[in-house]
Amino acid sequence: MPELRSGVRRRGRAPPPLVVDREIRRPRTRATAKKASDGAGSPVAWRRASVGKAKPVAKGRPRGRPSKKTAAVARLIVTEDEGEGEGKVSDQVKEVIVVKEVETRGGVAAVDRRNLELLHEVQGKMMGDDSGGLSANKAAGQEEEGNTAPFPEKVQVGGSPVYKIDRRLGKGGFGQVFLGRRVTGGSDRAMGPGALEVALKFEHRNSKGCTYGPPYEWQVYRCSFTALGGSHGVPRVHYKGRQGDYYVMVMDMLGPSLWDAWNSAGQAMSSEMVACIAVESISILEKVHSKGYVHGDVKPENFLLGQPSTPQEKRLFLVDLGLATKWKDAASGQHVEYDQRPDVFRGTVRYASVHAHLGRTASRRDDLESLAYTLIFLHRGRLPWQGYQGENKSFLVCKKKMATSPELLCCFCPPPFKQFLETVVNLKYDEEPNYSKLISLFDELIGPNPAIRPINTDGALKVGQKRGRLTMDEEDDSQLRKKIRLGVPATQWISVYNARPPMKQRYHYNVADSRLAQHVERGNLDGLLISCVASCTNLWALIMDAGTGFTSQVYELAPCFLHKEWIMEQWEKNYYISSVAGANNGSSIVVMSKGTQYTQQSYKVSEFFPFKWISKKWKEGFHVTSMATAGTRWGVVMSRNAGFSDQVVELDFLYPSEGIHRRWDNGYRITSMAATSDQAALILSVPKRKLGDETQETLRTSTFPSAHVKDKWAKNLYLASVCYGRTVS
Ligand SMILES: Nc1ncnc2c1ncn2[C@@H]1O[C@H](COP(=O)(O)OP(=O)(O)OP(=O)(O)O)[C@@H](O)[C@H]1O
Repeated sequence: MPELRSGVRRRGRAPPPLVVDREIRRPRTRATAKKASDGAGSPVAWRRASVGKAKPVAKGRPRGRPSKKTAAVARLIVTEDEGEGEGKVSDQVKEVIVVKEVETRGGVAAVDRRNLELLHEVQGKMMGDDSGGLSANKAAGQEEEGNTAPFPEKVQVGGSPVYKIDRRLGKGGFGQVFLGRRVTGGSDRAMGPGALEVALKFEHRNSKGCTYGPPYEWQVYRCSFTALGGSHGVPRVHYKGRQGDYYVMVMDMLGPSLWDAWNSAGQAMSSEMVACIAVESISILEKVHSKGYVHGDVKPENFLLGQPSTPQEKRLFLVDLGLATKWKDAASGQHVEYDQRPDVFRGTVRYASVHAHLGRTASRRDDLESLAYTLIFLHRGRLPWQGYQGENKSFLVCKKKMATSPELLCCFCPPPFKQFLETVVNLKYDEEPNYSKLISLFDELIGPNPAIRPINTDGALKVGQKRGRLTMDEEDDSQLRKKIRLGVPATQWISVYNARPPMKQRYHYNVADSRLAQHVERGNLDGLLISCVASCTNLWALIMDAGTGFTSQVYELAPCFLHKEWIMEQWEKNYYISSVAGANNGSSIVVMSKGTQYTQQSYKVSEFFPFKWISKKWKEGFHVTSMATAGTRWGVVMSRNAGFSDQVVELDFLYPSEGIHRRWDNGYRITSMAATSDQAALILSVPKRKLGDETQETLRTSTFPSAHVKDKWAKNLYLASVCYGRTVS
């Protein structure tokens, strides 16, 4: 059974089409060098920045390996370029962790292959947000519409009565739902297997959801809901089967969706109505979650009321389990393993959780975050991220979601909305939501008499009976809990320290272009080579070590990001890129070294974090070995034979604290990082050779962490990587 999200390198799946912006691959031979430079995608798209100021400070001067004698010199040598005045502000120390033990990786997501494929199909298909919030998977259905066979006039599947197809009730990405009128057999009840009217959900056998047979949604119903005789808030499926070209599911006929009701109510619902929806929908989600599933596409269109003029008319139902995924492994009972694949998006852009935007494995918190946006939308009538269009819409919407504080988002809503939002966005990946407490937040907004509430809250009342059991301890715990997402966005230095045997290390920061060469030369004379470069406000930071293992090194400061011709020249001389940095003004430093273990190298410059390219390269045996940003652009270098057995990405609009901790627990260590003013990306890898001391620590500081570095040195922790950009304080 394939893994849904465990591990990192996805094998056995064709990568999505890649538009290569700029990719240069280290040619194996001189003959192939020409070919590579002429190859599709690289030189054509590659725009060289103005070279008017091209003034390589030092170039092509290989350095020898530092002598043992020099390396033995005390390592506390610090030079600070024009930085002394600025280093005084008290730095905020964050994220210190010492990891000594490596745990083996835990449970694996047990997900059906069709589910996996389905998720892959929908990835990256983000739809027009002003459409009312279409699911990512709707794109597929709309493309396919022209190919579908005509619908039959009558349906009889899986021993059902015969139904005559009437008007269309709705249409989604995979399916179309019709009213079916019973023409034979059955009873006269409004709902149930013999009902006169049913909803018939059709999916064409060639639709993307049916690649491996019946729709995946059937399995979710079969496994969790129908088998248990239906579930609170989820419509019953009475029959299913294939007729002609269609898979048909016979379900209880329901009424209008919350989207319809919101439109009928003048595109804004009263706080009492939304509070009733809140308590009932939280209890429905609790039920869905209790079956081990995350719904994955919570939005107004997927909540349906019962049929008008029936006893069900004020009841709420959640439909469309086509994007449901398991949060709990059925066999082991464990939470599925955490992962992040920034190129995978599922759900509906408008209501998706930030974690879903960032491609993190879905868990219970994501449904609740989508529900928070749904409730605020129903009450306010609009969400601040509506209206974005274009290819990078999901990026912009996610950025806006992160930038909109709960205060601002809920400024026109009663206080429970903000409390609900704050609670759910701060849930940890595998944390069990306190559904009773979430429901109780809305108590004050709903009328005391359940009989006259606009929405039937029976289900929530049942959950509410448990509310009395909330103890003070529980309340206190939740207040003391560390917040996952909230925090003030900040632009900071992120520095990473690794445990190493004693060695000489030196750092410089606030280095102007004109002073770079003298620092490098002095370092070289002292037996040091560059291990890391970074940039902040167009000034450079430089880390030089006696323990790089490189035998010689060249570097170039160029006015462009990155200087392809020079890199190609050095590749020809068997140098490999060992570190890169880019400045906001577009200039860059590329450091290339001999003595690395790399056998082939490739790099890409891209306007967005190039996860698709990275995952394609992973499949070819490359791993990310250095990264940089210049303004909003990313430069990623990948090498073959990098000494890693596995690699993952953590990408966030704030700082991926939770992800880093989870990866650390699973044996990954940060090996590269870079940040723009919007996003920080960290690459974490599992080394092939087990490290003697696996301690790794990170700091986030408002100024260059000069004092901290010295503290770390005293503990034999050395700067391994440093960058400046988006974090959270
Ligand atoms: N049981 C039902 N009774 C009445 N109408 C229904 C029922 N189930 C679905 N519908 C209508 O059909 C629409 C599409 O259904 P559904 O969301 O299940 O399809 P889908 O193809 O899976 O959609 P999506 O693209 O959101 O994944 C719903 O929004 C709703 O309007």
